[in-house]
Amino acid sequence: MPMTAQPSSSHTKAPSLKEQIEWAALGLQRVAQGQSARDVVTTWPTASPVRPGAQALLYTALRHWGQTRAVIALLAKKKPQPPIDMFLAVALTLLLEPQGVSYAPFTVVNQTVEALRRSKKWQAQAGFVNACLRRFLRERDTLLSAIDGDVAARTNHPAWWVECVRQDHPHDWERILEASNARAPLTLRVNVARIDRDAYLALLTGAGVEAIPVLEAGVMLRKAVDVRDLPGYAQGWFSVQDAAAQRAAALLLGGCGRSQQESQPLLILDACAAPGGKTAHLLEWAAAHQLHIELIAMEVDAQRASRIADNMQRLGFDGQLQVEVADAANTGSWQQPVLKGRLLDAVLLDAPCSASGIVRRHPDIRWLRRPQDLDALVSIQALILKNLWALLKPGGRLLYCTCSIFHREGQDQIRQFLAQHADATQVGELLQLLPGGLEAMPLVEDHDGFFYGLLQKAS
Ligand SMILES: C[S@@+](CC[C@H](N)C(=O)[O-])C[C@H]1O[C@@H](n2cnc3c(N)ncnc32)[C@H](O)[C@@H]1O
Repeated sequence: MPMTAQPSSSHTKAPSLKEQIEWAALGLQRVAQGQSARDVVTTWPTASPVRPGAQALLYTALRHWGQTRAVIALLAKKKPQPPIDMFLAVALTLLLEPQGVSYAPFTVVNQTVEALRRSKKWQAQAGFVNACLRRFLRERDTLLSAIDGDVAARTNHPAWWVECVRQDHPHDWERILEASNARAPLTLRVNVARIDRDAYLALLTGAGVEAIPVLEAGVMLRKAVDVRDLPGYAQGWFSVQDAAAQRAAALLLGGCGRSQQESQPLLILDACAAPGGKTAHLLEWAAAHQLHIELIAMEVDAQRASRIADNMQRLGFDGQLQVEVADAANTGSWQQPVLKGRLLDAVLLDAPCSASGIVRRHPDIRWLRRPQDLDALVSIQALILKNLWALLKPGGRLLYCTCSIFHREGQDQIRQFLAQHADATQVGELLQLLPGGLEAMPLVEDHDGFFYGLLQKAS
């Protein structure tokens, strides 16, 4: 990856807008080079006062990147060199964003120009950027109507992505894209092995945090806060988890207890487990429902697998599961050492996917993915599903899920699997949840896009 300029900061006084613009523009450049926004932000100094504002600005710029790119193409005869194009994109975001912190347009222009003048490398371009932004302010309506026919500009998603959403959701595609550009609520899952959900809600109310109960163990906050400031963070009383993802534990374990013999725990594999959100939920759900389980959490990426252990420690589940770094698709390499001749009672397969259901939380995903990534993901999902199926006991259950709204990764995947496996039956309906709770009967008032398909093996 090419070296990219790092933002500069004095750190001694309140952050100025020009610093935030500079950080966000250089961050956007790194996303353009293929890095995730989260990774970019992780490299910024945690203690810097510039960081929160710059992060919000980077994420907002990603939500406007279709529109700002199209406007830049109209404003500049020749494509501006990076990172000048990114400074323009960030400044235009500030001029376009209706709900953001509002700065007077002249402040945005001046601060962008000032940000460029801070560096010898960019100062020669300050006049050009100034002229572009001032022209945008003069001709805003004309420029915006000139790009209205450009689908990527209008929806702020790449054209191929829009086409996938339109094909799969012909009636809702525009609302889905709009919801994918909105901000997501902060939802927690209370660790009911530690504290009752209603008792936790009362604690939140006492702390002045407005929240509503969702599903069996969730609470949705009315306003985003720093979760480290909430009651019980260090004690592991909750995890951050969207409501859509909070369906997994009950769907998989809800039907598993009936055949359980007292002495024998159910052997359960969480096959793609890091960072362990659903792993912990399986343990919490089992504890709350007196279900005796033996849980194996598997993850192919060793670094991500270490986060499972960290999370389990915070939540108080240390020593209550086995973490394995292994490739769930390559069952031959771990079946004997991990399962020791046993078959599984249940499998949670939270498969690697496009993440098309959670782009409102990760606005960079749509720009980072390529259409060919989808083909590769669909193939690996099918392979993991097929190979894990062979390790399931007769009568055992497998819950397949993805945080995707693309049918190829959801309903098509399950239908194809059922067509190829005579010993598999579908349990209940396939559940396609849409971002913003746009499905006909929403799970809760707001949640991410998600897919669930529950399968049972013939006895
Ligand atoms: C959707 S995330 C899982 C999220 C997790 N279940 C949770 O709720 O916190 C998918 C995970 O699968 C892992 N993964 C991808 N391919 C895998 C494979 N072949 N075997 C095991 N893990 C895999 C990824 O590294 C990623 O951590």
